[in-house]
Amino acid sequence: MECVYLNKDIKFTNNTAIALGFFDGIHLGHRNLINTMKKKAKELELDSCVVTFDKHPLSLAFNKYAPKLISSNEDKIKLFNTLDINKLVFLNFDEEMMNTNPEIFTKQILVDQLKVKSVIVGFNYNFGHKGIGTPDLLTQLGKDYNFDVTIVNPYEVDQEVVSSSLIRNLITSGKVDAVEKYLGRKYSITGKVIRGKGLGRTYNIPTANIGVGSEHITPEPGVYLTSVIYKNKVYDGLTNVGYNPTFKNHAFSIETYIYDFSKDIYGEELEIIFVERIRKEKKFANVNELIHQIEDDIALIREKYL
Ligand SMILES: Cc1cc2nc3c(=O)[nH]c(=O)nc-3n(C[C@H](O)[C@H](O)[C@H](O)COP(=O)(O)O)c2cc1C
Ligand SMILES: Nc1ncnc2c1ncn2[C@@H]1O[C@H](COP(=O)(O)OP(=O)(O)OP(=O)(O)O)[C@@H](O)[C@H]1O
Repeated sequence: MECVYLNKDIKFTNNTAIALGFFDGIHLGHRNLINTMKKKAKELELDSCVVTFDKHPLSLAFNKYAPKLISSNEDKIKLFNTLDINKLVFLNFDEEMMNTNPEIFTKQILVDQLKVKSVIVGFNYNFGHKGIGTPDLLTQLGKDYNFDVTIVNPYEVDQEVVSSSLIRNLITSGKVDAVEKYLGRKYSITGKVIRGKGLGRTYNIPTANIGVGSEHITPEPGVYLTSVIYKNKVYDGLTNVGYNPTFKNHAFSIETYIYDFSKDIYGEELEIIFVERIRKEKKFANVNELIHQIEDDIALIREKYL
């Protein structure tokens, strides 16, 4: 797969079939749409292509309404790489893009630069200035500019339309065990191990804290059963997400006790896969009570699951 950050000088040589959207998470609805696009590409002998933005459109004009994201651009590149498509195109979402009307977007970017012959979008796709472009308008523009348009019906699981927002709501309400049936995999966060306060080590419960960008979604504070991927090996983990309320003014952290593991991994990359929430985060009267609770959590999980 070729990854293209589009600028005005780039013009494709091959004709393309294009799936359009933001694709946060690359959930089962997205995968279904991308399969439709790949079939079209094959049938019409076109390059298969996903076109998305480098940042969420709301982050430019209405940052406070912009959602925290399930996948970073890096995650997206990794995931699309497994889907056997020819090209992933990131459009730079800037002021100019935000103010481009749907017809100009279609003509200048899709037709002239990306040489589109087939566009595939979902039933609820919006595009162009203030999102005024609809699938019906795209169909009309397709007649004017000679490309076909496929509008994909809502993809549902258990009578629920799969969407990035639905999955984000499950994550932020701690229901991580319900994510997989919509996302097609468990929810995970990848980050580098950073230094915490080092308190865990002093009472013999070492934990790996991972650093996560502020634009990334995180689960509701609590203690989670997790799987930890370190250097392609899977370990069991118990992860605390939150503000460690037993301590005053503790910063938000994601820290994991890794079972049967004792390496120094500061600076190294971990993927934390969230399996299920075990309990909410609690404020304890003193550190001793906290330590007892964490020791009980660790023992209970070993007994019940490992
Ligand atoms: C399994 C587990 C459960 C935890 N539960 C809580 C909790 O309920 N309340 C709390 O204040 N801190 C909780 N913590 C966080 C501890 O306060 C934290 O490990 C300790 O402050 C060390 O922090 P540090 O990484 O900044 O050194 C938990 C940690 C782990 C590993
Ligand atoms: N369940 C679905 N069924 C069919 N098409 C979908 C589905 N979910 C998304 N799409 C389509 O996939 C493309 C990318 O989706 P996009 O990320 O923009 O929407 P989304 O998953 O509904 O996210 P959000 O919940 O943030 O609106 C769009 O063309 C969209 O219409």
